[in-house]
Amino acid sequence: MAVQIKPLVAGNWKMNGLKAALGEFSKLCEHASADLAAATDLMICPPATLLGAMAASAQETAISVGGQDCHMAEKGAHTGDISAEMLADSGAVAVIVGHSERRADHGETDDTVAAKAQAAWRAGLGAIICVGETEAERKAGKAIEVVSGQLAGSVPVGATADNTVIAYEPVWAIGTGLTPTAEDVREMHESIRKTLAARFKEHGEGMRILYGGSVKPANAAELLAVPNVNGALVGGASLKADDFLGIAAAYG
Ligand SMILES: O=C[C@H](O)COP(=O)(O)O
Repeated sequence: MAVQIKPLVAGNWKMNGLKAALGEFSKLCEHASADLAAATDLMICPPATLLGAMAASAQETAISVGGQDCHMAEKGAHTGDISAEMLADSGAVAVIVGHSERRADHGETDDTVAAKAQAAWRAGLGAIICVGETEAERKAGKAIEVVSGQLAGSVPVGATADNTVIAYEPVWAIGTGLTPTAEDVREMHESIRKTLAARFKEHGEGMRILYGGSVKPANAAELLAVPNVNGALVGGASLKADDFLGIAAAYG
């Protein structure tokens, strides 16, 4: 029998949002119905500057908040960095690690990402571990090989269905309006599931695998209906409450 997995629709605000954006977030909290929350978990990962305020305003609502990155150390001389413990202290329940923008902009390797995932667990946070191929890698027919390698290197021993979410984000689909075909998504998510199940057994069977990359209300139903797609990691469309809820409505 197939494992029942509650989906997660998570919004990554990236480096967007001043205090004025708290109004849009409150609107989201207000409109996220109990029915929707029963069908899918809902999370927003804002810039760290808004995390505490958003966590406070999300209390008693269906929305949880997460961080976008963390340092692997608990504390210390790391100017400008934020530890997983600090995110937890601000009200986060999870943190994204290994987003392709971190891998590209900050030279993060699979080892770095794995250490950050372990830091997330140490602080009691879930780790949303991102993987995904570039356009050149897909064109070279290497997408599955690349993603399998990232999974092997970025997902540490100890990953469970409760402490880890995998987000598959083809780099070429992020912020471009381009998406893979449903068949390409199906093939990749099936490969990720098999890899996770082989390594983590029942935890791999139950781990959520999100799709990310140009998810919008208009394409959410098709993408989220693909087998082994257990939710979405949404960038641009998560900045507007109506769009984010429109995507989550694929499960409502
Ligand atoms: O983390 C989210 C992704 O990078 C997707 O961004 P996007 O929905 O703007 O394409």
